[in-house]
Amino acid sequence: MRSPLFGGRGRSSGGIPTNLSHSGTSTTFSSSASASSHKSATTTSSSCKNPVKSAARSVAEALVACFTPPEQDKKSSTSAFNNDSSASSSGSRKRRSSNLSIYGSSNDSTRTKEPGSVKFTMEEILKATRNFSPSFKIGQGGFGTVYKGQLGDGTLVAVKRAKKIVYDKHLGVEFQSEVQTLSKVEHLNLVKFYGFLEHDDERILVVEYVPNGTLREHLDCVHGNVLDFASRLDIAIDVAHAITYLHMYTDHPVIHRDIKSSNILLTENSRAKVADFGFARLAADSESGATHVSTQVKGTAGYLDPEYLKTYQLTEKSDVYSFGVLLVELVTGRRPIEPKRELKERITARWAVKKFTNGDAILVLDPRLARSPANNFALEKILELSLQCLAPHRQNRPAMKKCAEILWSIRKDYKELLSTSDVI
Ligand SMILES: Nc1ncnc2c1ncn2[C@@H]1O[C@H](COP(=O)(O)OP(=O)(O)OP(=O)(O)O)[C@@H](O)[C@H]1O
Repeated sequence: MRSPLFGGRGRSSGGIPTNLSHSGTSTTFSSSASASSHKSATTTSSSCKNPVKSAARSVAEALVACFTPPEQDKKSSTSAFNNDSSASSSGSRKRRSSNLSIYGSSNDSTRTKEPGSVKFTMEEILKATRNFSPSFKIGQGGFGTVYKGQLGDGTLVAVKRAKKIVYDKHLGVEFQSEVQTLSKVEHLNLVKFYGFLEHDDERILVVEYVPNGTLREHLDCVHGNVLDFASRLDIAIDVAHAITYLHMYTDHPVIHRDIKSSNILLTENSRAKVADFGFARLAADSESGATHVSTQVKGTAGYLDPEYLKTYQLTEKSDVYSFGVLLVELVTGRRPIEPKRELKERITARWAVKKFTNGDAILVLDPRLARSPANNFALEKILELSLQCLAPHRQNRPAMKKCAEILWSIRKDYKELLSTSDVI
């Protein structure tokens, strides 16, 4: 069903570049270069039904079950594991801050430096991660290794330990950037910052642990179940809210610079939290007259704003572009670049927008999702919005706040359609 409000047919597919690779040393390729070809599902069932992945999931679940730090107080460990991170957030943060003040009173290096920014001691970090035990390792990224940990007060955290090479090459500035940025933001849909450690060669960030994996993992069905359309819409809204918050942060707007599905972490209730401010930079202060920040190109191939690539001028609209790529990813389930597909389908956003403008949006819907009136409606509306976000010139892209409003309205209409339809 095509919405009468839609009017997308016959539009130009815009300036989505056919070659999004970038040879700059600072561009990361994590999503694309490692992308295996997307495996189309032939079922609309809510289960991924992939025996290999189911086995992997069982192993992962067994590992998680073994993961509770053995020497912690059982009660606090259990409640921490069972709590949804969003539910426990503010109370736990307050407790954490007050505990840190207590720790800080005994040692200058642990004293709270400024609101929201807390220094940890190496002792605390080692205790939380059991000396960086390999069994506590939960991930590896461009920044370094990520460990799950538990603080003295029971708070579960992700401990991000910078690679030495990262520190040598970039991290002097990068680390300060991440710390400064993280310490100033607090939003339900942003991963919370608990503190940091700078000690000799070590650069460590301690952030909120978000228990349910990345959005990319969910789109790949790594966790077993297919993410339904309603959840994808909720996630898009959560992310739009998080970025709106960053962009509209009154004193110093923040540009995330690396919005992508592997930087979106999900809570147990499938609510999204945007992570990884390693590349974030404070945006230009509009009062100073500057309109952009001119800087080294950073980001992830497939999500990069072509205008930023051309001019090196970074604005909030670069995040809007990446968000447009993310929207396409959410509705198609595909990665932004799929090198193993035939040429015209390799750049997912380009392929999806072309199908949409030709009136064939339905052909790009993630085959794991049902073709219902509500899903078809929301698919078209989301593709229409992503087309705007992907406009080649930034002045033609909507502000992130506008994106959030449009998505709210899509969700409202989607729910109304759902209530008049049996098929989800
Ligand atoms: N706060 C967190 N809570 C739970 N898991 C996390 C958290 N932060 C990171 N992880 C896990 O660690 C992995 C690596 O995260 P990291 O942010 O270092 O790199 P990345 O975003 O995957 O890659 P890149 O460096 O290219 O951005 C994530 O994919 C995720 O599985």
